[in-house]
Amino acid sequence: MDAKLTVDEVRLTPILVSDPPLLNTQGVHQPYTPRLVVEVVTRGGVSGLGETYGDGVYLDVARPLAEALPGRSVTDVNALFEPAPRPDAGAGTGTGADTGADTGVDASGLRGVRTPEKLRLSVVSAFETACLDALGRTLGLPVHALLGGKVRDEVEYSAYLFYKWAGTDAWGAALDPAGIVAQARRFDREYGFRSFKLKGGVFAPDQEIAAVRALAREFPGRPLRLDPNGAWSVETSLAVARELGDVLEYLEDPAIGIAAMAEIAARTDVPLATNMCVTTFEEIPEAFAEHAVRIVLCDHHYWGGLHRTRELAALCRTYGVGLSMHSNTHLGISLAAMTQVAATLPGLRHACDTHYPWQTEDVVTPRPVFREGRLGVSDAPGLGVELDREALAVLHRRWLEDDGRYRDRDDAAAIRTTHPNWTPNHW
Ligand SMILES: O=C([O-])C(=O)C[C@H](O)[C@@H](O)C(=O)[O-]
Ligand SMILES: [Mg+2]
Repeated sequence: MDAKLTVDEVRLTPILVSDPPLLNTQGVHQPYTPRLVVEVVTRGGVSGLGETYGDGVYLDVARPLAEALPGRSVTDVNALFEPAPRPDAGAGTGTGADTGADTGVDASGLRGVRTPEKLRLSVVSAFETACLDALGRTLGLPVHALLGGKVRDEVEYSAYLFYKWAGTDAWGAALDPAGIVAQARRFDREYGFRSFKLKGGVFAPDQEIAAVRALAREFPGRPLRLDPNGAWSVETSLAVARELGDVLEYLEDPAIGIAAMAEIAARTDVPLATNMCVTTFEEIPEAFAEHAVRIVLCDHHYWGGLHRTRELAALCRTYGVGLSMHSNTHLGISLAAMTQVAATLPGLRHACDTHYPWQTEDVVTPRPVFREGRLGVSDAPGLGVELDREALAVLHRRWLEDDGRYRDRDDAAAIRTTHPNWTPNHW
């Protein structure tokens, strides 16, 4: 093994990133959201970057893995799965919109099943990305070359529209069709996104149908998606599909679980997409056999990294299921990782999701720039992003100074600070 490629040190930096008050079926985004930045430093003095969810349960898995890595090679990404500790059966099912179930909040949260294995993979993914970045920088090759090479020079992303409170950000409130259309216009103007996804499950379906109709009038012929994160029954989902069938590119997770999704799929022609009922390899056989979804929205974090994203892509290709990408609050390191792997996937026919425009803070410099809704695929060594250590230190200091309130994402708790009796709606 080339000594230069041996891991010398792993640095974990938990951070809190400011986030606007975006509404979803689980509540509202907290003012700060936790992320974890992973740096793998080789004996050759090269540093590779990775990023993942930063709630406490993820940190608990990351710390022992960081200790186990020195002495291994950054080329051994398959072996990364071995030293990553398996969390207890209870881990990952604590409180919070993303890490677990709050009482009264549907246990499937926003990201589907919460198994200890999925939690572990979400952590491993950041280490894998960091190793690939370090390897690419050492060899002078972009990450996409390490994954077999790019098949496109740009990756298309979709505008991610949210109902939102006014907050202190530059976007203002969006609580009705006019507000959503105004938001979409700005995404169109400033980023050039072609397709629009509305995060639903916030208001009654009629109001969300009206918002999608308003988008269709404003942007005729443009791909539109609606994602209520499983807030609807089968019958409600079918009613929405009937109302919007002529304008939707796809309906995303209208109801919870493979059985409900399969029933909806059997009774409508509107394509169904998911980042909730197919989020692990274990769920694939049943979902694909039942024809529950036509598009899987992959999230390289919870699928276990960039190589596994390509494994998922191969399975989707085999079964004639489309593939695109899910996004959660993330920074430029994850965006670069998404873009690098997306560049290698031949069958990517739907614009990928990204939250990135909602994030005004980042730890990479310069900020990636979308042109006509697309990001150019970097051919620079590794991920092609540079760490802004000053920005990282500021966001880490915020995490250190936090009294624990924001270290675990909990959208239900956040909404209850102003609406104490809030409970999630199901239609
Ligand atoms: O279903 C989805 O696309 C998501 O869950 C993406 C994000 O989690 C989003 O809904 C959020 O953060 O509110
Ligand atoms: Mg979704």
